[in-house]
Amino acid sequence: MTGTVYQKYEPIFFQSIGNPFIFRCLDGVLIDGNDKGISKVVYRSCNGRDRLGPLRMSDSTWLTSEMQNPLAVGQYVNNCSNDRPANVCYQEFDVPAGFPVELKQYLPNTTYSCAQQRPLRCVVLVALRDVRQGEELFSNYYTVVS
Ligand SMILES: C[S@@+](CC[C@H](N)C(=O)[O-])C[C@H]1O[C@@H](n2cnc3c(N)ncnc32)[C@H](O)[C@@H]1O
Repeated sequence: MTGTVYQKYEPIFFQSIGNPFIFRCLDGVLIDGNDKGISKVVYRSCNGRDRLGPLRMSDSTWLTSEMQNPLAVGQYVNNCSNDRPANVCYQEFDVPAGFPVELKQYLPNTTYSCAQQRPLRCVVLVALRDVRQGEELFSNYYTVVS
């Protein structure tokens, strides 16, 4: 999932109103992948905040209408049904400390707060079968992990 990463205690109330793009991780971390409205403003702000010299620490091209970043497709995944079974599932992933800094500009996630240094939470899509070009992506929105 693309978007702004919120710790459990960080304020997301206004961003969450009528927002179907919020992904909840197992530990309660929330990722807001909405590319419109206040969610977009917050993401852009965090994306502009975090830099190392000329390098940005996250990608913001997914907020535009042109798809440029193949790592930013999670927000397009629809919910599966009996007729249209899941062809992808989610895997939560914390970006390791040694991740190359020059590659961070391609990660479509940013942290809401920069006060605490935590690994950046990402959620990657894992194909459950071969997925052809142009095929619609489906996951199970209501996966219960026990
Ligand atoms: C995370 S978005 C998925 C991407 C969305 N379809 C889009 O084009 O931006 C979630 C929203 O997509 C729609 N959606 C998801 N699964 C769907 C399905 N199986 N059939 C119809 N609409 C669906 C619902 O409106 C839902 O609130």
